[in-house]
Amino acid sequence: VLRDRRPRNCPPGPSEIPFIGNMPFFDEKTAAELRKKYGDIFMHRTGPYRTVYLFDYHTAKEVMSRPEMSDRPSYFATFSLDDQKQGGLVSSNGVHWQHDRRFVLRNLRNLGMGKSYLDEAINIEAKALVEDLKKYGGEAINYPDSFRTVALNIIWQMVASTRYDLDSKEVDAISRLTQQFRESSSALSALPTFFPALNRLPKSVKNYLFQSDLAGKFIDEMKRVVMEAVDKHLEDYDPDNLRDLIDEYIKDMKASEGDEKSFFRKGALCQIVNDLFGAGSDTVHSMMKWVAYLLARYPEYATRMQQQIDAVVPRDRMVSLDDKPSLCLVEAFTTEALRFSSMVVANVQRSASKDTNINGYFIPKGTVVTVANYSIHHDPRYWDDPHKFYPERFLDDSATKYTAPKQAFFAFGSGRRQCVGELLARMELFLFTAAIIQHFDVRPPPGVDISSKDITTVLGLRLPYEYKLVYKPRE
Ligand code: HEM
Repeated sequence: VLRDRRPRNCPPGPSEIPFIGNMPFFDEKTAAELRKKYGDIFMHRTGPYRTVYLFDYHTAKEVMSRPEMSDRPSYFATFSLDDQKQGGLVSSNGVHWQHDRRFVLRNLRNLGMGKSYLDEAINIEAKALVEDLKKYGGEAINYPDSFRTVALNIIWQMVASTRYDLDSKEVDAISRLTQQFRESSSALSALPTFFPALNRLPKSVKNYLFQSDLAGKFIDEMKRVVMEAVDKHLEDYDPDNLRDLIDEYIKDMKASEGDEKSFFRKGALCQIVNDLFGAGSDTVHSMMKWVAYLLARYPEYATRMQQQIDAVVPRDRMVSLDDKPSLCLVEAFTTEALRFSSMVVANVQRSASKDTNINGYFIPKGTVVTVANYSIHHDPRYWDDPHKFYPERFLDDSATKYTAPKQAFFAFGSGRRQCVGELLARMELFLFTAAIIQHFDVRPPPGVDISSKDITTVLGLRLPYEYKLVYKPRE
């Protein structure tokens, strides 16, 4: 009990019960209340993990750039597909993470991330999306599944040369499992991660209390999709015809065969592929829901963007990245959607790899650190009228040029762990948003007020409320 005591001079926070902590369940509402009481930095504890929350932009920016704050917490590797639990990007640390991150960044760039030739692949998906939305003939629908498939198709073509049809049964099955997993997840289902002793409970009790069977099913399905793609690539591998990121990895794996110290291993490859599949599709899919919701909620912006598009792009041609300079409002709209939604409510957690300090407070090695993205994105110290949806904040004075956020913008994180897919995500958001605006008027069904409930929070993601919307083809 003495050794478990909270070390001196840590950030303030509620008092702790030894071994248990003070917050078995933690959500954004609790974070806001604790902030009111303790200020811009506080600490809470769940089981063995103490977490420091940061609400001040300047502190957060500086902390996220530090080498000793570049690790992820150890519990992230629990579900890693790597048998050695060391490879991949999202959950790995140290030299393994550096190696795999470098590999992924180099290959995403070589495969077109940030380059105009990816325009064409994204526009094939954008056209498919337009055709899919036309099918509904102006009927009110939930956010369509095609939002997921088009996002998945971009990253999955780069990684595994696979493109799914918009009515693919396989994507539908993954979608349904993800949905079930999300809906059944609660603060309770995360408890065994923080209190591993709970894993010793009988299976039926775990399934009842923590929905462990649904999480297991979801992980098994993801594993099956990833392993199938990797095994198929290993079978068909042709060194004279490298198709995608998996082939590039196999090339390096073969070149280092016999070298026991090599980081190129099948287990690490599986985890990289799993990370890109998850982080690269679910995020863009969820942001497209926000885009549709915001277009319906603020039709005046949709109309102004349509005017911008119509002035430079004939209706029979899709918008391309070359049109970006003339479509500053579309770019400003997507950046404001990222800020306003703050879909990733709190930044993906980091962990201190050694004893350190923040603003004079002692931070012991292993402390989890997270940044309150939503709060910083809505803090009047950094943003005028922060709760207003106002894309113009990202335009210059003449309203003719996009200006990137200068501070307090963490939609893609910051520092050494910053999102590797930001450029790709921005390309997709711009082109998919433009395609919808160019071809449809998105509106709430007659008589429905979509401003009364605007969000649902699921597994740390802020998503727009599931309103049915009308995608009315433009004359
Ligand atoms: C709108 C879309 C997206 C959003 C809002 C988003 C957001 C984020 C955030 C907040 C982080 C944590 C950064 C940090 O710790 O500072 C992250 C990490 C990551 N993202 Fe994204 N992301 C998006 C799209 C993508 C795409 C398209 C890819 C695929 C290439 C991707 C791959 C990753 C990976 C692999 C990481 C882990 C990086 C690491 O730990 O080194 N993301 N993302």
